[in-house]
Amino acid sequence: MSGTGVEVAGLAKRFAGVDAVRDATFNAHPGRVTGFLGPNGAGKSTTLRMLLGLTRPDAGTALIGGVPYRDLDDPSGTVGAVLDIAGAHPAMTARGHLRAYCALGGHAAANAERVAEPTGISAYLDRRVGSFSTGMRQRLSLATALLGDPAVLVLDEPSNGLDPAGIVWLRTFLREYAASGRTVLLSSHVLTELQYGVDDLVLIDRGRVTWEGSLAEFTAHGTSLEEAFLRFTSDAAPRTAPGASGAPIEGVRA
Ligand SMILES: Nc1ncnc2c1ncn2[C@@H]1O[C@H](COP(=O)(O)OP(=O)(O)OP(=O)(O)O)[C@@H](O)[C@H]1O
Repeated sequence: MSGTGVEVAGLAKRFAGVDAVRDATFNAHPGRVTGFLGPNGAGKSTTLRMLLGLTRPDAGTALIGGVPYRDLDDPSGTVGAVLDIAGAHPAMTARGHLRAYCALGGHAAANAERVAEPTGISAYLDRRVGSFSTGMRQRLSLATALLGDPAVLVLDEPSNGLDPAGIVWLRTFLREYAASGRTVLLSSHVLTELQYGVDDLVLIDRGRVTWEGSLAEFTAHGTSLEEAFLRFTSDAAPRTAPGASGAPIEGVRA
């Protein structure tokens, strides 16, 4: 498939006594929204941080367009990421914040206004970030990630702080972004957030990827997303697909 995708293979990370990620293998494809779903503490953030070169893996590879993040020629033009929403200085205006990131990433200053429009913050560009609600900060974080018009978007729990209308807006935005041939990978521990918004699903539980495939396959044969999710994340769970032909991972224990 053409385009810039994400390939994670055999990825592992152990923190003092905790196997945060164990032999994680999955792909996120261009033109598709991939949901990275797992309970709290499953290893989602650690995996995304390794993908973005922020945490060093103990083993395995995490590639963007076939290369590790650190080897990308144009990092912010290749991948945009929202890992948390704490980044912007409260005394800065949104425009000032975005322009500073344009300068850092080597992008035209006018990109600040270009990304404000689709993220719904044009009317707030001259307000100080300190006065922003959590939802507005979330939108500003997404706008910052879009400055380089990246081929890949990586979002860690992007719906945090968004109201229901904001969640619907984000879902639509990400679908359109992927429809233009880009790769969207977003994590969540909230099932319902991903129920309507993703094409593909990667399940992670206690550091292990327990299922990978299309959402349609996952919920095939009348199985609800909730039922299938519980089957792949509970102790008593059998490790077979819920009547699906996706990619159940053999030998996985919850
Ligand atoms: N820097 C760290 N030092 C020690 N342990 C860590 C560190 N980062 C993560 N962990 C541990 O690794 C495991 C996975 O954490 P991670 O944040 O990746 O999970 P998550 O799936 O993103 O969880 P959540 O949905 O709660 O954000 C947890 O047990 C966590 O406590």
